Amino acid sequence: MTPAARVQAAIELLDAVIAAARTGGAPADRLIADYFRQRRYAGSKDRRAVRELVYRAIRACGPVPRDGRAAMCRLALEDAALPPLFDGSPHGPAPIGPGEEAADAGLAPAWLEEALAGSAIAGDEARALLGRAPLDLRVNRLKADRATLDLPEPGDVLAAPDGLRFPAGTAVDRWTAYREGAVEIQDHGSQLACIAVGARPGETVIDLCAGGGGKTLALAAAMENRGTLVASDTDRARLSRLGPRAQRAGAGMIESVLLDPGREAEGLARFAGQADAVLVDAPCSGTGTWRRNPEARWRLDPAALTRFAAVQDRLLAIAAGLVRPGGRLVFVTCSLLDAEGAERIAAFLSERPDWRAERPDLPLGRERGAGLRLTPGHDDTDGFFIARAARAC
Ligand SMILES: C[S@@+](CC[C@H](N)C(=O)[O-])C[C@H]1O[C@@H](n2cnc3c(N)ncnc32)[C@H](O)[C@@H]1O
Repeated sequence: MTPAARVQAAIELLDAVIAAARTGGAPADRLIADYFRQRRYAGSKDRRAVRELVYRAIRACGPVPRDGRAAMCRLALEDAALPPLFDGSPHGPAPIGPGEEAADAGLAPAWLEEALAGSAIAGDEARALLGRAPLDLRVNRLKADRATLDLPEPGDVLAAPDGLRFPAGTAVDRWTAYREGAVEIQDHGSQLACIAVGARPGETVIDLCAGGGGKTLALAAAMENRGTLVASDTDRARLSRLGPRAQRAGAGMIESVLLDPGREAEGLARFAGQADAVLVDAPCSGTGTWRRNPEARWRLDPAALTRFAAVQDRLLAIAAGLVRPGGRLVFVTCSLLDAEGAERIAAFLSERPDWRAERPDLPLGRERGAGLRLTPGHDDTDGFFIARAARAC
């Protein structure tokens, strides 16, 4: 592909990304993979270059752009190498017209930028949300030890006891240690959220919103494969990914429970009042994960945020019913909005005098309300809110 053809391909892909953001369609990564599956003539360098252009353009635009061309024109205002590639060549984009409007720059749609500022995410903290995430690994204690594990590259040692950091794009999935389950890909913040659960061998622990089990596997390692560890979720497809991952990781203790939406407590009735710990890694807006999914900021609206908060309240109430007297609950969202963090745990505690907040003992993060917040700007992790509450004995 010529450089101009790469720009045109990126514009077409941006059109698809924008349409999907408006309609709740597939994420950008999937759209890019599908696009190239149908265009086998594109080599690996073309794919990398187009992908890079798409993501740079997404990051450059704040509000949802009118179309892919407007998004690329925005990037062209920031990168002098781009305007000459709008050259009208057979596979390239038409020249940029005089007065042609570029999409608006910015952090996010205005309402969302305001909501973040209201949650003390502005300036450098806000800009860091759109940086590039490194690649973090968690060494799986069930199979290896960080101090002695021999990897093709050394990696930087992280504050989480099993964490290692590598440059973005490191092909760890080709490493023997990865294939054999000695390491898992897991953001440092996510590893710290699991540590906040304080899961110990022999306990009964429920990962209420387990998804594909990223955090469940970390809990199994902390529990040394001993005790009861339940991974539940309402999404069959996500939960079904856990089985093979658990097998690879040697985490034989996990029991998966598919929940009926609206009847979650019934699905877990045998654990009512029994669990030592329940992790609520709740569905949320994902404002803390924009480094990986920058187009996620175009998928949100205020109504969606209100719905997330209501689901989080519901899940917290369900979790509370599972915890034994003296047990604990850990509430986690990958959001930096107080509406999905400090305000949720405050509402939970205000209605339950028999529960009290406990500050998670973590090496990173800053206090936010009754919990703790990790941010890309301060902690170089994905953004997380993490709160821990204990039930009276
Ligand atoms: C943030 S994701 C969890 C990610 C997962 N814990 C991990 O570490 O990979 C939130 C999950 O909550 C699940 N979920 C949504 N509504 C739920 C409900 N009512 N009960 C249980 N899980 C629910 C979603 O299907 C999704 O997998």
